Amino acid sequence: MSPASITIPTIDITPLLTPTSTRVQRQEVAVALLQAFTVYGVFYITSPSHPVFTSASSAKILDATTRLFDLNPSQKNQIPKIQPGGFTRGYVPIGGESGSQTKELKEGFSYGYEWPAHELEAKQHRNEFNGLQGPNAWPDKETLKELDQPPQQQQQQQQQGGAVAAAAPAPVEADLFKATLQRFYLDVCEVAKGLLQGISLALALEEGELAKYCTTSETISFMRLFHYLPYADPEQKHAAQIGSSAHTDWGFLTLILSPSKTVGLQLFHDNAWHDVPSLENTLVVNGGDYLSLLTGGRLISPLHRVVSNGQQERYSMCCFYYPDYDAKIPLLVEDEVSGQAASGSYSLLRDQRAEDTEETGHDGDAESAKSVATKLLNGDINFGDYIVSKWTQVYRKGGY
Ligand SMILES: O=C(O)CCC(=O)C(=O)O
Ligand SMILES: [Fe+2]
Repeated sequence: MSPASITIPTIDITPLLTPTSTRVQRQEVAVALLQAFTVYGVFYITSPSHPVFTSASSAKILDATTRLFDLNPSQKNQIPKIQPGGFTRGYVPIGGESGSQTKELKEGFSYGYEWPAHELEAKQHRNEFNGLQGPNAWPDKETLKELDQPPQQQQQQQQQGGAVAAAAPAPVEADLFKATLQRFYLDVCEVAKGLLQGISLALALEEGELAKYCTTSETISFMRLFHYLPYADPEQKHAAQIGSSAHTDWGFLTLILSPSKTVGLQLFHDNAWHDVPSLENTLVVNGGDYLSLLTGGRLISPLHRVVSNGQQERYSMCCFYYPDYDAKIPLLVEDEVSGQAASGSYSLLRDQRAEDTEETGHDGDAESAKSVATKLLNGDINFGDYIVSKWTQVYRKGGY
């Protein structure tokens, strides 16, 4: 039975992405953000004039994503895989990751900022990278060439049993695949940066307050392309198999595109799971645990999961937008710590190696959650080191 429907708001954030907007216009968006963040922690955003909210952009990234996951298993296995202890770029094989003890029926590809070659070399030479910042892990050259082919030419090839089309094949644009992924990533980061301004206003802080902690976000955050598989046994419940286990996201903001239209993302609200369907030309935004913690629980970091309807595949593109690696951010609000922050019910603060998938997934040790929260807020540990340890917790060797 489907969960009862709720109304998750759609917010037009154009004033946050337009340098000529007025403070009043930005303030109006901030009011809407605050409302959505304090009721659900999830909302849709749009901005008709920004490239990321166009059908053309969605079609491009969906095409690149499906072609990547359509590669044969040996090609995918040649892509370097995500590693425990950082580094978080590369291929995520089926079963290679889980936020609980349940196997997650998804494969993924994680990538982020593509450093210009000379900068990459210099930074490697000076040992300036960390567990979140560093080179992307791409498929090998031959596979990239295959992925660079424009969709039309691919179709012709398929129709002709693999032979190159005789009549005027569309030219292959070198690095088209990488460029498509990179353009999408940078566009989404730009949107996230705009949101930071609106959230600062929503918290009655200086407009630039949150951005002060996000000076290198573009090179630390990353995009994860996901391919969710139908359940092997559609009759079984989500406790036995899942797309993504019930969890809260750990960082600042998660921005999700799911152009494949298959429902899968669900929000836990008022003691029930609710579908979060994808809407044309919008992104879904989730607040993250660290942002929620820093606001004393005022902004909700929503509990969510991805399930399968049993039959259809699903594709999504999720950007995990983070503050600086060495960020040590004090509590941003003066009011009482309440809600989630008081109960410590964040995936960020719990050990996910052993966590089971019981509905809320929040039965962990409240005392240790509190002590991690205190360390983060006191600056005893920085954001980056802690997040690297979290990625290690959800890494599953069984997927290899
Ligand atoms: O694929 C999605 O829609 C959401 C995935 C998700 O929640 C996550 O990876 O943290
Ligand atoms: Fe998530």
